[in-house]
Amino acid sequence: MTLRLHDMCAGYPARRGHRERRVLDHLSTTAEPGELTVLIGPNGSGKSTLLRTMAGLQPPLTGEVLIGETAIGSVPPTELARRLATVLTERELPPLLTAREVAGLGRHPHTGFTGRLGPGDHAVVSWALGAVNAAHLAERQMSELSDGERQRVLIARALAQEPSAILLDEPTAFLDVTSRVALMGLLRGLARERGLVIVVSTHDLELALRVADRAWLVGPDGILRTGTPEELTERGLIGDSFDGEELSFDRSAGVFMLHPARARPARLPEDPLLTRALAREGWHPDAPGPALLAIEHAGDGYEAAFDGRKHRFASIAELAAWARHIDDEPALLPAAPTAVTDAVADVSTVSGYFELEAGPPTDGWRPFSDLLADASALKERVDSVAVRLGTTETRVAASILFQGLAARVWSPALGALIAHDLLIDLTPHALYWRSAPSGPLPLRAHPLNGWTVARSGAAESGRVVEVVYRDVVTGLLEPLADAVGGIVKLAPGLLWGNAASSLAGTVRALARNRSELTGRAVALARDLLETGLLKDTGELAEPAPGHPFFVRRSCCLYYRLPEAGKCGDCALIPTQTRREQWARQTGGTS
Ligand SMILES: Nc1ncnc2c1ncn2[C@@H]1O[C@H](COP(=O)(O)OP(=O)(O)OP(=O)(O)O)[C@@H](O)[C@H]1O
Repeated sequence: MTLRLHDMCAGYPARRGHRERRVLDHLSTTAEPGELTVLIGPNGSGKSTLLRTMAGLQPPLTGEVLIGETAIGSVPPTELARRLATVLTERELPPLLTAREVAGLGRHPHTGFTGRLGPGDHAVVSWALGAVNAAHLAERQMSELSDGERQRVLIARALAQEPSAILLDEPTAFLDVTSRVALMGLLRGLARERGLVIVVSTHDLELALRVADRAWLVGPDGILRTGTPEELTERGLIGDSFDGEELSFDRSAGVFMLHPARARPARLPEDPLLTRALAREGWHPDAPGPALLAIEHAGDGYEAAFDGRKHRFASIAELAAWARHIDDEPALLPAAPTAVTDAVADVSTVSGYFELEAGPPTDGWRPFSDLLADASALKERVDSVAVRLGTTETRVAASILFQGLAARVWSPALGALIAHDLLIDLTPHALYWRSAPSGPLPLRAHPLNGWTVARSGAAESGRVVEVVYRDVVTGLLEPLADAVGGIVKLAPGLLWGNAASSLAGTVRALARNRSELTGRAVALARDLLETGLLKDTGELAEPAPGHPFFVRRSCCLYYRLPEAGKCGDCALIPTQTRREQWARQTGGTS
């Protein structure tokens, strides 16, 4: 048996001095048996008016409420009470009645003229009290019961009527969270197990949307919209009805959040608790603009990427406390994954040295950290360079290997930065290499993350230089220099001269292949050559615009290779010869 509204208007007829008040008009919908239907809507939208009309306590202004196929208005009161029970917002009950006596009131439609309960009625009352887990309260007076217990007894009274439909107006209003959840669960169970029509109004929106089979939503426009909670949520109707100045309904989390328009944008994993905690601190995934903060699950905790740094937190509480105080205008933003892949793919086309693959380390790929920690792996690389270059001198091969590896990490790092304002995250554990018979060492990054430089033209800023230096020199080349030092003794000046030479080589490759980037490349390289271990390694000269050259202070030992001559950056090339070389290469005069 259904409870159906047929083009119905709920409201108040004209009275003396008052015009007719049509609260909800043109209502046509059905509450089905076996389903819990929740009635939700802002204050004053007409929920109580609708429930009273559906209960036959006030007539519809127009249209009909049908129980089964019969209009409610044409069902005699006693008969109606056998079909439909109500639990309205009555807090005044005879205080001296016991719970059993109150539940017994529900039998009145079934008792005869005397109103006396027979054994069958007592059995139904006991069953009803049991169904709402209130059997143990049967002999207690109503005045002694908690709000939650009293609501259960009132529902027992409704059940004792043995109706097909129960209408409840805000039964959870005075209950604590646990009792509210328990009561809604109870109502859903009763609807399903006993095939009842149950319509319940509530202000507990989040809970209602979680437990209801169907929701009836009265909007501020006075229109009733119905559907599953998910349908209403997806169509944005919940937000339309309830969003306010401060709070708005978050569709994915199913909860109210501080307004995203006022929040700062963050990239978050699927994690409703985390999302909610960060919303409280003013971070929201739907806030407008590029994400300033990115968070990922990491083991049992969380990793937060903010302004070029990664931070680890063991709990949401620690993360939220930190997120409350961080800067509003970071120089570096966690890049969108596609931005990183696109930048790396583009830069990989400059030359083999700029290539960086994305993807997990499948067979044959080894972490870069192996070169730092596993002396035999590094020695093997040195030996293979020695064989390839035809030298028996380990220190020469080690020097050239170091320079080659430095060029391999500088090139994609600086290329992406200069061409796309994007700093790739390069760490020894997320960078992989694979041996190859010839050509630049194949490199792969996984996961491939990075940072976008927030303010345009800031690529050369101190902050950017600091982060590239930290990642490439401190993170990769310094430990590599230490590891090389464990195999063969080489002067630090030589190794850092090599690092600087390969940095300059990257700039020259960019100048050749992407001439429009030369200015930025030179400026960035000059800043880097003023930093830490790269200081005093040499000078980046630009004898003709767009033609950078490096003059290093130390020797890389290249000249010791059979028939090699001096390297182009060599400090030992006499000034005049160098000028002539440069002139030939720039097409100018010395
Ligand atoms: N007896 C009445 N006569 C005229 N108008 C009334 C009467 N009772 C309520 N109203 C009006 O009808 C509208 C709907 O009220 P109703 O109590 O049905 O809303 P509600 O959604 O249940 O509100 P709340 O969430 O605050 O309980 C309100 O504008 C209210 O002022």
